[in-house]
This record gives sequence, structure tokens and C-alpha cells, in this order.
Amino acid sequence: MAFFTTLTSRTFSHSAMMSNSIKNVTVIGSGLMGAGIAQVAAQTGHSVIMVDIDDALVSKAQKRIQDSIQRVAKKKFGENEEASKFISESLSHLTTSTDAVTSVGSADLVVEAIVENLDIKKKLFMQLDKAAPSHTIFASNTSSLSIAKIADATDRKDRFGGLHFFNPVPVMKLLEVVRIAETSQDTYDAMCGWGKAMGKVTVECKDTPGFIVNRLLVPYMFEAVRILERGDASARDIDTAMKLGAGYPMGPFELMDYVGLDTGKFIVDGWHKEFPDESIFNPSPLLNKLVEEGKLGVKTGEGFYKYKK
Ligand SMILES: CCCCCCCCCCCCCC(=O)CC(=O)SCCNC(=O)CCNC(=O)[C@H](O)C(C)(C)COP(=O)(O)OP(=O)(O)OC[C@H]1O[C@@H](n2cnc3c(N)ncnc32)[C@H](O)[C@@H]1OP(=O)(O)O
Ligand SMILES: NC(=O)C1=CN([C@@H]2O[C@H](COP(=O)(O)OP(=O)(O)OC[C@H]3O[C@@H](n4cnc5c(N)ncnc54)[C@H](O)[C@@H]3O)[C@@H](O)[C@H]2O)C=CC1
Repeated sequence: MAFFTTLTSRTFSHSAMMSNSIKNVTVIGSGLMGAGIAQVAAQTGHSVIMVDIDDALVSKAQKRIQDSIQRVAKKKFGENEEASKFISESLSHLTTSTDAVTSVGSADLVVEAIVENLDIKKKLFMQLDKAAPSHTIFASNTSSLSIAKIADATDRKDRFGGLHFFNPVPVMKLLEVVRIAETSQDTYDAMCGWGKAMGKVTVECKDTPGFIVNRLLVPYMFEAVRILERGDASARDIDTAMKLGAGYPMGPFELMDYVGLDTGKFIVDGWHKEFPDESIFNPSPLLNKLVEEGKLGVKTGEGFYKYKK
């Protein structure tokens, strides 16, 4: 815990609209994605506030960041002094809070990475819109929801977009940058500039369900679950097949467990509601049962597979 500083005021910057000029970043949500985004932003020299709803969740995220940043440092610098310097400098850029509204007062960019639920995200952005300076750019890391529908909660649609990162954020190189009709060119350029400053390769996508990666990845996961539910093959064999036969680093069940089955269910349920005639999005009894039992994947110690805690 000593690595982390407490919440202090940050340098106020009016220049966020310029490409690459985002300095102060507030990340809302410190779960799998929020912690990863906050970590990489801190590693790349941004002043970061990471927010969650209570201290226990923030502490859990801090622990995850410490483990991850040590892996990053080892990869970059080996075991030498540079590694400890990199870790302490990075973590000195990161503060935490349990109050989203007061954490956006000097933000150039707010990245939201809370639960995949449209109403909850809209409620949050409505509150933040009143509290953030006018220049602040808002972005959602949503996997499946419409950015335009989320942005509807605010009066800053020209300064709103999607910044969709991939899990684990410190490792995955891609960032999907999503613009809605109202997103200004300055906002889009600033989001891309920031993505590059974060060390990511950016791709542009319109506000279409699943953007690029999830539009392809989620139907693949659906099909994997259907094969299992029909009893055509076991989860283990499907995973082995996709790793050895298609060269994927993880099989679909390993990946679903890694992403979190609660997040998977939010996506499935949302798309089923939005596209009721597309049978591919019909609910999965197996997925529903696992979520009901609290078996959410790696993060709870059990999902399709069991994990050592
Ligand atoms: C019918 C209904 C069912 C429908 C279900 C629908 C479900 C819908 C789900 C939708 C999901 C949407 C999610 C989303 O929006 C977008 C995503 O993020 S998709 C996920 C994308 N991610 C992947 O695909 C990950 C694939 N896996 C990998 O790349 C690797 O397995 C991984 C890097 C995770 C781990 O690698 P592995 O070799 O297995 O393990 P190592 O531990 O050796 O790690 C390798 C390397 O990477 C470093 N590392 C790993 N994790 C971290 C970390 N957290 N922080 C820092 N560094 C990390 C590690 O140190 C190693 O480095 P070396 O230098 O190579 O040793
Ligand atoms: N899990 C994944 O692999 C990926 C998820 N995403 C998206 O990122 C978002 C977050 O997903 P995860 O990090 O996996 O979820 P998670 O469940 O691990 O974390 C979400 C966190 O947000 C917090 N939270 C909820 N409401 C909040 C509020 N009002 N203020 C502050 N914090 C709040 C929760 O307490 C929780 O700690 C979702 O929109 C998801 O679709 C995007 C890419 C990959």
C-alpha cells in the first residue's frame, strides 16, 4: 500500500482538446479493466485518479496493479534498479478515491469502466457532466453498449467517445476508438493521441454493436457454448481445439472465465433484448446457471473451470 499516494489536487490543463495533450485522467471503476487502464495511464506518465465505490474494492485493485506492474517492470528492465524506479515512479502518479464526482474536477479525460449496464452508466455520466470542467472528454470502455445512448445522458456529445481496451490491458496492444455522429474531430484526435501515448495501436470504428473485435469474438463464444450445451464436445476439448487448431492463446471457455461471466451475461442479455429475432443471442441456460451460482470465472475462483485462489 505504501506505493500509493493519497488523493491530491492535480495540475489543471485546458489543452486537452489538442492531440496528445491529455495529462489528467480519471478512471471510474477499478475492476479488471479500470485497474488495468489506470495502471497503464500511470506507467505512461499521466496523473491518474482511480475510483470505485468502496475502499475494499480500491484496495483489491491496488493489489492487482502491484502484481501486474512488477511483471511489466521485470519484462522491461529485468531485476535491476531501473525496475524499482519504474514501479515507484509509475505508482506515484496514481491516486485513488471512492467519490466519482469530486474526482473529475481537474480531469482532461474521464474513462468509465463500470458494470456493463446502460442505466447505471448513464446515471454516472449525468452526475459527472455537472461536475467536470467543460473541456473534459468523456469516454466509455463498454464492450457492447451503444456509445450514443450512453452519451445521451450528457450535454457534451461533441466531447464523448468510446475507448475500448482489451484484457489484460497492460499486455493487449489494441485500443478501439469509437466516434459517434457528434464526436468532434478535436475529441477524436485527442482520444487517438492519448491511446498512442498509452502505447496502444488504435483502430477507428463507428458506434456499431460490439465495434470490431467483439462483433467477431462474441458470436464465436456463443457458438462454443452451444457446442457444449448440445453435448457435442467438452469445454476442455473445445479449448484445446481452438488453441492448437486455430492458434488462439486461450480457448473460448478459458477466455470467458478470464473476462468474467457476469460481464458476458450482461452482454448476452443486452444483445438479446436489442435483437430479439436473432436466435444466436438467445440466453444460455448454462451461462445463467453459472452466474446465478456466483461462478463468475477466474475472479471468483470458479466459472467453466476451477481456479486456485
Ligand atoms: C450462449 C451465451 C454465451 C456467450 C458468452 C459471451 C461472452 C461474451 C464475452 C465478451 C467479452 C468482451 C470482452 C471485451 O470487451 C474485449 C476483450 O478484452 S476480449 C479479451 C481479449 N484478451 C485476450 O484475448 C487474451 C488472450 N490471452 C492471452 O493473450 C494470454 O493468454 C495472456 C497474455 C492473458 C496470458 O498469457 P500466458 O502465456 O497464458 O500467461 P503468462 O502468465 O505466461 O503471460 C504471458 C506474458 O504476459 C504477461 N502478463 C500476463 N498477464 C499480465 C498482466 N495482467 N499484467 C502484466 N503482464 C501480464 C506475463 O508477465 C508474460 O510476460 P513474459 O515477458 O512473456 O513472461
Ligand atoms: N472484462 C473484460 O474483459 C472487458 C470488459 N470491458 C468492459 O469494461 C467495463 C468494466 O468491466 P470489468 O472491469 O470487467 O468489470 P468488473 O466487474 O471487474 O469491474 C467493474 C467495477 O466498477 C465498479 N463500479 C460499479 N459502479 C460504479 C460506480 N457508479 N462508480 C464507481 N465504480 C463503480 C464496481 O464496483 C467494480 O469494481 C464493462 O463495461 C465491460 O463491458 C471491456 C473490455 C474487456
